[in-house]
Amino acid sequence: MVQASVIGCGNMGGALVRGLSRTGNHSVVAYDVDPDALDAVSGHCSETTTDIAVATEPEIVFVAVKPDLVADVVTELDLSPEQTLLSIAAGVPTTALEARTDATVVRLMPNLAAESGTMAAAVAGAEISDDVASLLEDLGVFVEIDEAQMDVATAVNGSGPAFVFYLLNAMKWAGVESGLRPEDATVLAAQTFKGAAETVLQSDESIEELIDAVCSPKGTTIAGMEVLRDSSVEATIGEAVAAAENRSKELAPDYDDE
Ligand SMILES: NC(=O)C1=CN([C@@H]2O[C@H](COP(=O)(O)OP(=O)(O)OC[C@H]3O[C@@H](n4cnc5c(N)ncnc54)[C@H](OP(=O)(O)O)[C@@H]3O)[C@@H](O)[C@H]2O)C=CC1
Ligand SMILES: O=C(O)[C@@H]1CCC=N1
Repeated sequence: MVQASVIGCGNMGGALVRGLSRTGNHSVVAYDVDPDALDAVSGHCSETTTDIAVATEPEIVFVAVKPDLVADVVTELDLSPEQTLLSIAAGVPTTALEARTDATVVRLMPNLAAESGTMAAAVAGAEISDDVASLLEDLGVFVEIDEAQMDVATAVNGSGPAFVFYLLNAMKWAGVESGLRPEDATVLAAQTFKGAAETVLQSDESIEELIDAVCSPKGTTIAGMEVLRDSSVEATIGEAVAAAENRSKELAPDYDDE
């Protein structure tokens, strides 16, 4: 059992708390300055606390506050070199946090699916210990990348769920417009995204080959794919990823002189 804490239990920190506690494999302490945020996770962790000394006891400390607060929060934490600090703040470089703590610093870009154990995460910074790997594997899947790639990873897998929700919603409402009940359209669209994602992860075929496999000759899918290929959807998705990546880069300059 790994001892961990989460400092900042809002949308993402709360998902981490619930995801880490889900398996029962770990002891998780939740800390926040907002009592409502702590209430929301109180049934999903070993302990909630408003005492920062308690939150900094575990060997692994996740800091899940907003990027503009993370440097000040980390400065206030009394952590030792034996501890690992995982920062999930978009745009905030590892070096800025290493200058403010004695703990080993790992930069993590998780996503909201941590709550259900299906997170896609990118990590950079210090080498990943077995205990950190054990926590991340219970939350989902992680890849180790160069820190220079963190801004684009933030766009693809950190912001990515919002982009996918948007596309899924468009598919759902197209179904509703043509007569499906909203609850049925939600299930059909969501399960289709889930199944398509699982197929990509499990298949040896390329995504283009998988598209071809759905396209029966002279069938329905070809008719729809022609519309997509003639549209600017692919370029627009690229622009959305680039905008999120650029925003992540914009968050960094405050720390450039560290
Ligand atoms: N949302 C997401 O899907 C993802 C977010 N992230 C990163 O996660 C971080 C948090 O984002 P998000 O969860 O969306 O933000 P939220 O605002 O939902 O959560 C932040 C929480 O931290 C609390 N907080 C503020 N100050 C402190 C403090 N000094 N000590 C402890 N807790 C504090 C906030 O309380 P209060 O509301 O009272 O200020 C709030 O409950 C950001 O750095 C973001 O870049 C990364 C990946 C995905
Ligand atoms: O929107 C944000 O800034 C955070 C980081 C990635 C996802 N949410």
